[in-house]
Amino acid sequence: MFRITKEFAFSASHRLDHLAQDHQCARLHGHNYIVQLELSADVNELTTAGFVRDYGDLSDFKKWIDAELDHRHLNDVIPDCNPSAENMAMWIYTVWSERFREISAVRISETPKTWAEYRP
Ligand SMILES: Nc1nc2c(c(=O)[nH]1)N=C([C@H](O)[C@H](O)COP(=O)(O)OP(=O)(O)OP(=O)(O)O)CN2
Ligand SMILES: [Zn+2]
Repeated sequence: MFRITKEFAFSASHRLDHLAQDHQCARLHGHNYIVQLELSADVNELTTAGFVRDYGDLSDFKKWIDAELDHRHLNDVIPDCNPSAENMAMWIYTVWSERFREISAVRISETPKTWAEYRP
């Protein structure tokens, strides 16, 4: 089994619901997010070039991040969803695994110390 990852970045604001009123994340704030897409394939599924998938094929994902998420307010962007890192990772997986069937996990970092991963 091979696993490859490519990393993307965007900046956005959010506010988390369903937290105690005095929780810092219940207030409007922002992060410099990092998104990692992980793609997997078996040995016999590699392309003739030896790729799980050409990293360059993910340029449309970068365009989507720039157009849909960068410098946006995530509570307005993701329908009916509290934009925690966990929920965002699952949402991105759901939207993009239809396009790239090799996607096996999505990881989101909100701060230099935190990572959330969705891996169905
Ligand atoms: N499991 C989760 N916990 C938290 C999330 C989340 O998405 N999933 N989100 C937040 C906040 O949005 C934000 O990420 C703050 O995180 P936190 O690490 O608590 O913030 P700090 O950088 O201020 O933490 P330090 O203690 O200063 O390192 C909160 N929790
Ligand atoms: Zn936050």
